[in-house]
Amino acid sequence: MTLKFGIAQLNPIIGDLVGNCDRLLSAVQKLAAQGVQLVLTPELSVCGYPPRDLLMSRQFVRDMDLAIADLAQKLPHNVAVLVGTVSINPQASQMGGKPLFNSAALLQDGKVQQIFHKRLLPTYDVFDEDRYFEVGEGSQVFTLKLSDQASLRVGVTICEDIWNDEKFWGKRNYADDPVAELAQKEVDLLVNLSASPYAVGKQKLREAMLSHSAIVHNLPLLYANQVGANDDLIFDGRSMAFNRDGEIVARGKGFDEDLLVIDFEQVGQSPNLSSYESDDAEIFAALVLGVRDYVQKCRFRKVVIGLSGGIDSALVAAIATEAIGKENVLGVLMPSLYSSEHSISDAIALAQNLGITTETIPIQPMMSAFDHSLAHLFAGRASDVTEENLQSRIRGSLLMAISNKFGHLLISTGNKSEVSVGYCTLYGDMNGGLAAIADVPKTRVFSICEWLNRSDSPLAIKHGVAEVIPVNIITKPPSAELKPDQVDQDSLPPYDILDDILHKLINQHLSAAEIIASGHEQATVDRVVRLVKIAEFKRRQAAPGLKITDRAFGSGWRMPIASKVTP
Ligand SMILES: Nc1ncnc2c1ncn2[C@@H]1O[C@H](COP(=O)(O)OP(=O)(O)OC[C@H]2O[C@@H]([n+]3cccc(C(=O)O)c3)[C@H](O)[C@@H]2O)[C@@H](O)[C@H]1O
Ligand SMILES: Nc1ncnc2c1ncn2[C@@H]1O[C@H](COP(=O)(O)OP(=O)(O)OP(=O)(O)O)[C@@H](O)[C@H]1O
Ligand SMILES: NC(=O)CC[C@H](N)C(=O)O
Repeated sequence: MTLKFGIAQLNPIIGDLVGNCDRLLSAVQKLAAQGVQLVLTPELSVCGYPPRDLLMSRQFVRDMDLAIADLAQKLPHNVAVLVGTVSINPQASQMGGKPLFNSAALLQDGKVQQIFHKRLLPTYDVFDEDRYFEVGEGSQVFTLKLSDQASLRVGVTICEDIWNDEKFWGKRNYADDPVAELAQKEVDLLVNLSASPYAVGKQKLREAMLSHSAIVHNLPLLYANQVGANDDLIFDGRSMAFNRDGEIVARGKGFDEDLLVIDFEQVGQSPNLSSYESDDAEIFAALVLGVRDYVQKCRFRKVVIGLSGGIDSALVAAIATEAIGKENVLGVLMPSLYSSEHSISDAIALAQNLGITTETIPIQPMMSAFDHSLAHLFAGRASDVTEENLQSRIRGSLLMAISNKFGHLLISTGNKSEVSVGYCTLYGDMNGGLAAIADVPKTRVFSICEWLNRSDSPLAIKHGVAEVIPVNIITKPPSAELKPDQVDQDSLPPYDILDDILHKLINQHLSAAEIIASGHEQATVDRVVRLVKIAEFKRRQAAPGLKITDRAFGSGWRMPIASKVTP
């Protein structure tokens, strides 16, 4: 008898219990029709991950119970399904204990048969599970009856439960090892319901780590990961199945929903390749999903972007076009006295390549009106960053006016390098509802655009142009064009140096002294560290930014604003 397992890699909408359960039902029906006997879904698949403080509402928790009871009744009776949900901790009281468990419910024969609790609760970076959940205990095993003679013992783990492998961290992250304990209970199969957010390079780590678990415990392993973006977090899917030798026998799509049917007996299966040709290609796919889901889940249809003829807004326009279609992207050109000829022609050429609509609104009349109104107050004072910022704020106001009038979402274009050092204007170019490339360093902005221009990139093929991003946009020196002959490099270190310092400071948590010891000039490092520190107030007011690295500004970055840290 062949035994088939299914993984429903779905894109939930946070809090949409009815809609999510409908999608789970339809996925299970399709998998059951292919002879699958056990279906695995991602962590918290009923409410979507992360539900954050929605979990503080008792009604929400009661509604989840009702939703899974209803789902259990509607599911085909010949299949067992593990869904991710929460359950109440009966021991919790005002004296202590968290009110909920992060759980998996086994649905079979019309009802909830068994509940399993997550034991390792991630509380670092973007994760805050200790805020809501109690550490789980109790049996993590169930028996799946296959026939009158045969059954299978299945060990259930939830996401972080499987991220405690000494080989990968150099030490154990937690004293408990739910996977090792399950292996000792003589299970036949390990399953993991997961909601693991994307970061560049993370999939390689997941594959190596899960493969190692399968080998060490000599057990096949099924891993179901959530897909889809929720606010700043992008979930890449790429669910997997490993045999007991640690070989991948099935792999779900990256950045898209997928239904996987896994048959461990069937030899010679060639799993989907969900790896990308390069980090640039992978990050682009992640950002496309991030923008699409934010737009759609917030019920927008169209977006508006300020098109400067520079590389940041060019990349954001390309991402948005791929995400929601050229007919839904409006580019607005707002030239000033300081705008170069090429900034306008480059912006127009980009829009033509992408096929998006543009509008042009010169801002000189508004700059003059501001100058005139402020002339008396500012008399005797030299023109400075105040006037530079006014240009940015005029553009920001116009873009928000368009957003208000037509209901378009304004996407802001700041990259990680400038957001890090505060090279952006509050209430100006920082305006917007979503910061699409806020976690993308400038050097990566360049490499993604160079990749987009390759003849085999998806955009080059789709738009039928040799270079989607006009080459002048890539080769000209970056400039804010807020005063005559201004270039970014007047104010900032060269981007390759800046980005290396920022990576060491932000992603690797190195001190200024350690960064200097790695070969950077002391004056430059001290300046960058200081700029990052004093720009905290801006980031706190910024739009949510899509996370693509292991440390992004946003929910995983919790720095004080009013503080003193040397240098
Ligand atoms: N701790 C704190 N908490 C709250 N508010 C604080 C604050 N520290 C300063 N502030 C306030 O913030 C103001 C300064 O911030 P802000 O007005 O944004 O302006 P600011 O940071 O002084 O200047 C913006 C810089 O970004 C550059 N820029 C602008 C636009 C685009 C680009 C680009 O290439 O992408 C670059 C521009 O050339 C300039 O160097 C101060 O006047 C003060 O009121
Ligand atoms: N002339 C302009 N027309 C339309 N939008 C503009 C113009 N200048 C700036 N913007 C908007 O403000 C953002 C910040 O622009 P700026 O040119 O100052 O910095 P940048 O970081 O070099 O960005 P870019 O590479 O897109 O030019 C731009 O990405 C764009 O959205
Ligand atoms: N939801 C979770 O438990 C996720 C934690 C895990 N370490 C991950 O990033 O994949």
